[in-house]
Amino acid sequence: MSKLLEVKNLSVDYITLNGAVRAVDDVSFSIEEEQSMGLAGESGCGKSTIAYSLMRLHRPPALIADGSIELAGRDIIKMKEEELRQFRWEQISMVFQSAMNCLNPVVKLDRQFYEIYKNHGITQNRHEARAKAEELIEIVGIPRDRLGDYPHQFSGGMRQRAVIAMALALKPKLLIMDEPTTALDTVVQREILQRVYELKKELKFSILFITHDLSLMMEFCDDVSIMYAGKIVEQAPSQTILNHPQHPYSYGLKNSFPSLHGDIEYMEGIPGSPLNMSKIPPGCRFQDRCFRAQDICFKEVPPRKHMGNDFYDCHNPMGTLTGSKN
Ligand SMILES: Nc1ncnc2c1ncn2[C@@H]1O[C@H](COP(=O)(O)OP(=O)(O)OP(=O)(O)O)[C@@H](O)[C@H]1O
Repeated sequence: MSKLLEVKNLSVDYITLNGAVRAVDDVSFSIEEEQSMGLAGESGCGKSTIAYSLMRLHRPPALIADGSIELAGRDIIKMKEEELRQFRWEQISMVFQSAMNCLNPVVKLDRQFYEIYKNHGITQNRHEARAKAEELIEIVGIPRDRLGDYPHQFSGGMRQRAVIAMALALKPKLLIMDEPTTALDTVVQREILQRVYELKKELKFSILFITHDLSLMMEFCDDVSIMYAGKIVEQAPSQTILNHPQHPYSYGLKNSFPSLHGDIEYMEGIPGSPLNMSKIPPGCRFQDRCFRAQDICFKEVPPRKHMGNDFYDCHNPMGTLTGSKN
């Protein structure tokens, strides 16, 4: 398999009245063709900022300060707006947080699909567009005969399925899902994600799945990147993060969620609150909340330790202490 997405040294600032706040700081990662990667971390760590930057949908006060984002060998940051309009949705598409509110409530679903196909030069023929849309909505679990309905006639789960079908309408190579199912109950959440992953196999696209729910992520993703305060602090296959996380933050995050088998006795949570991004201390960003912090953690930025494609940034990693709660 070859690399589909390669993000190198991406930094994104928010320009505020008090100066620039670096919300994403020198982040690098890649996603292979047909692979799914999860991006996890507490609220405010920069996950959505990365997602919007990948689509180049970030708006002021956000500013990409540095780095490159290559999808299928083309740098998204350098693209002209017109080129980008084609590229977006055809090559890379996104299901946003609370996406089900993105549907136009007063336009029937078939019309919304028709606009997508028309605007991207796929077809101007309404029958052809309808046939394509029928096939897609059926794949995500909406009966064909609901295509003529208005979105307000759908349940939350159906609206979310419709939005996912739209994101896949132009057969993109990469689907970004930013907390795609958070507003739905757990059973519907899993059902929809299972469908998306079946589709991924059928249509052969890659997924970047963003959530703060690590147990859901580990169930669905091949690899996981853990973000803390604008940085990726650990990256490894899901099973490694589940059984042997090295960064104490990954360990804490993992133990903040019930296990896949619903065993809640080891749930611990992480003390303290996320870092104020305008007050980054010297040394490790996780120092104040870390139960393994040593003197050096307050003085020196932790070096990156690589193990093949995996890495973590920590002075005093978990080593073999972690065990598995599963
Ligand atoms: N418009 C803005 N102006 C200034 N700072 C912002 C703005 N939007 C986001 N930020 C800051 O950027 C940082 C990253 O935010 P982002 O929304 O990317 O995090 P997130 O991990 O996606 O959080 P969540 O899970 O809550 O969506 C946060 O510290 C946030 O306060």
